[in-house]
Amino acid sequence: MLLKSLSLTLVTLSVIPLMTLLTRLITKHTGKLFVAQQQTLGELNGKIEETISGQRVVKLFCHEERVIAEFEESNQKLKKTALKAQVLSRIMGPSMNMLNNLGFVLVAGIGGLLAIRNFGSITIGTISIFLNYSRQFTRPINELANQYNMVLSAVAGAERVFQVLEQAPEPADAPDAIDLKEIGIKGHVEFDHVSFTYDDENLVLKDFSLEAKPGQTIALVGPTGAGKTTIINLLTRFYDVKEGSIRIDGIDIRNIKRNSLRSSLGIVLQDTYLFNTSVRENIRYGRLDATDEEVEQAAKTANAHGFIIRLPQGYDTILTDDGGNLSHGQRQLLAIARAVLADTTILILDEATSSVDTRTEVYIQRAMLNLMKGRTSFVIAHRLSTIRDADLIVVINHGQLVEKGTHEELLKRKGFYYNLYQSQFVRTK
Ligand SMILES: Nc1ncnc2c1ncn2[C@@H]1O[C@H](COP(=O)(O)OP(=O)(O)OP(=O)(O)O)[C@@H](O)[C@H]1O
Repeated sequence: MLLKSLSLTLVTLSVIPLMTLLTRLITKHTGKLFVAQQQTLGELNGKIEETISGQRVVKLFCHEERVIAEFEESNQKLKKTALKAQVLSRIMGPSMNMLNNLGFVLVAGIGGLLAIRNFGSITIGTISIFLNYSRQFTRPINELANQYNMVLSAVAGAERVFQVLEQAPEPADAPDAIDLKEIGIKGHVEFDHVSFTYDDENLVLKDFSLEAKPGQTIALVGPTGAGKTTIINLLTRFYDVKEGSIRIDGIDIRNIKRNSLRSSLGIVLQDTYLFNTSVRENIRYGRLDATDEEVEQAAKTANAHGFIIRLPQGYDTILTDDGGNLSHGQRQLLAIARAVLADTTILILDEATSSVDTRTEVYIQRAMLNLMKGRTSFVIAHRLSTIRDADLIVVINHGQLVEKGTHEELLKRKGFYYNLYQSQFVRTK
């Protein structure tokens, strides 16, 4: 090129800085817009998911119109951002073509002038060669610029995926962590001067100590936000203590394999998750290798057998929509049956008798008593009657243990528990 004509070489190359500048200018904006588009799309999807799962609440509070308006708003926001991103990114192709054509015009125009003025030094053939060079040269740049836009759009999507993937997983177990299944446990649980904070600022548990001897039932009582669920979260190691330690049979739970710790804990939560499969398989979830007889035995122990055999297909009845075809009490009985089948040494019963009628509560209480026999149990119950017979009642307020003792001892003391008990706003979870 240079040997043929220095001036035409410079003219051919002159559009490249312009192309680079234009690419940078456009992609600077499209990059941001693609990220914003992904964020808005995420927000919209989150809203849809939330509205569908909470549709009953929406209907009960007659908030349909507000929800539709919010959806419309998010949708418009996405449309606006997406439109901006797409329009700007689509400008790239035509703008590059325009610069290409400008390059041709410059080569042809300046080449023509040079040919007329210095007749003989530049021929029509040379101009035609440079036009060809110009096309060959700018086409790949043009392509690259367009591809760069697509890459930016893909990167914006990938960034969102990596945000999820990069969330720290639970730390791995120490290589010498103990497997409780191998050694077997008695169920002696100790909280030793435990302190904990979720946000490194506010202490949710302060110097909390508690001992549960094997087979004992410990009731956790206290007003809302006192820290009862946090105690369970620490025992299950969804979080680790900040200070102090929790020990099972003398072993710090941080030195126990997480899976073996969790499979030693039977948990009955207020909100039981039921799978879209048969009643039998839902109970079997407590221990996957249990036989049909063992499943039925567990259901009998949990007082669930009676209602199960009255279902259209008995144990083979398929549960719909997270157990939507069962009552709240029936769902809890299935959760208890699961825990019976899991046959763990330590039990955690969280608000297991709330939101059911008194008759069902009696059923559930009997089932719970059957389940708790011989196991170390932590009960966070909604009604004091559930925990009256507990070996130890632990009263927590603002993350601190304020009182402990049996029901009678605590009533005699006429302290915090007594007041809770007297109050009609008693809240034992
Ligand atoms: N994931 C969390 N992140 C930050 N703070 C939390 C979290 N979970 C609970 N908290 C705070 O910790 C405190 C104790 O909450 P916790 O759920 O243990 O109380 P609780 O006694 O179980 O209450 P309730 O009876 O209402 O369930 C509360 O102030 C709560 O706001």
